[in-house]
Amino acid sequence: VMQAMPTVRVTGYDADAGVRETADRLQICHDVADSAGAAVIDADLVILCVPVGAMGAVAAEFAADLPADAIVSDVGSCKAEVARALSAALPGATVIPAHPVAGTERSGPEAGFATLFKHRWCIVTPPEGADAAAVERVSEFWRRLGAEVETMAPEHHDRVLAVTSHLPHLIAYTIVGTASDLEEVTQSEVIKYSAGGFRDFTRIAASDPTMWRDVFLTNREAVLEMLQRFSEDLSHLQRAIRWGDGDALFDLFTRTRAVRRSIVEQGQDDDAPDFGRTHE
Ligand SMILES: NC(=O)C1=CN([C@@H]2O[C@H](COP(=O)(O)OP(=O)(O)OC[C@H]3O[C@@H](n4cnc5c(N)ncnc54)[C@H](O)[C@@H]3O)[C@@H](O)[C@H]2O)C=CC1
Ligand SMILES: O=C(O)C(=O)Cc1ccc(O)cc1
Repeated sequence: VMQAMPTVRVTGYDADAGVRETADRLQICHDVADSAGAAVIDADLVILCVPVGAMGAVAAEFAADLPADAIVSDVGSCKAEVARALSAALPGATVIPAHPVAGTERSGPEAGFATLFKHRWCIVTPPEGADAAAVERVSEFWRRLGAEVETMAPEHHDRVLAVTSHLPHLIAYTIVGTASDLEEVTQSEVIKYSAGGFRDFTRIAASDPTMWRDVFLTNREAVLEMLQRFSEDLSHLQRAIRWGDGDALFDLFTRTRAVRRSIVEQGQDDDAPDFGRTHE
């Protein structure tokens, strides 16, 4: 933010004193406040960057100090429930939730980098009847960081991200857990022979436990719905393997290869140096 918007004064706050110290040392912000209230006292825009399960409590902590004309936004990975928690904690405030769809398996202040949001999507999910000027200010904030902005209803966001992000993380957590529980395959064999497939899953499964616990508990309904569909499809594949139905396997794998190709054509190839971008 300090690089992209040099005239903006940035104040940060984190409940963890160690994180505040690191943020100060890395000069991520101009000032590091020592309470949530002190951090928002002169703010035009407040962006909450805490696990989704903590959003409501953090908002309640600074509610009394929030300027009447400030805009409150966040970066949470799921939106409908976060929007409810923020509005409940901040009655009368202008709340415009958002989700920059960009990140890595790493967390903490040292995991950030200036180009993180460049050519990535940021999904803004304004509540019904939201102030258009406020939506535009939040959108413009993300555009200045290099993101492309899309607006979406929060419930739709949560269903889309359940299948594109949350379920893949759940699958990665499962398979890495399954492999590490095997009695006849040693831990060192799992590491030694982790060819492409498993290795990619271990990166995702190294993501922050608090963050992802909160995502699954908060986006519960959409995740359970996608998980239901996923397990039906998995059973279908299981049956194809059991009955030697090669055509069923071949047809699915042909269809999925086409999905990958269309992602790569759009410049969203994860393996390309500029991975996951909205376009080249
Ligand atoms: N890591 C990623 O790739 C992405 C994360 N997100 C979302 O961003 C949010 C933050 O995630 P990260 O920055 O990755 O996590 P992080 O772990 O780097 O930062 C979260 C911070 O919140 C602080 N915190 C927790 N409870 C607090 C409280 N009550 N008051 C003040 N501070 C508190 C923690 O001390 C921690 O420093 C989450 O909601 C996550 O879903 C969104 C897009 C990508
Ligand atoms: O590390 C990865 O591959 C990610 O998927 C990062 C990520 C995690 C959570 C989000 O809400 C958005 C992006």
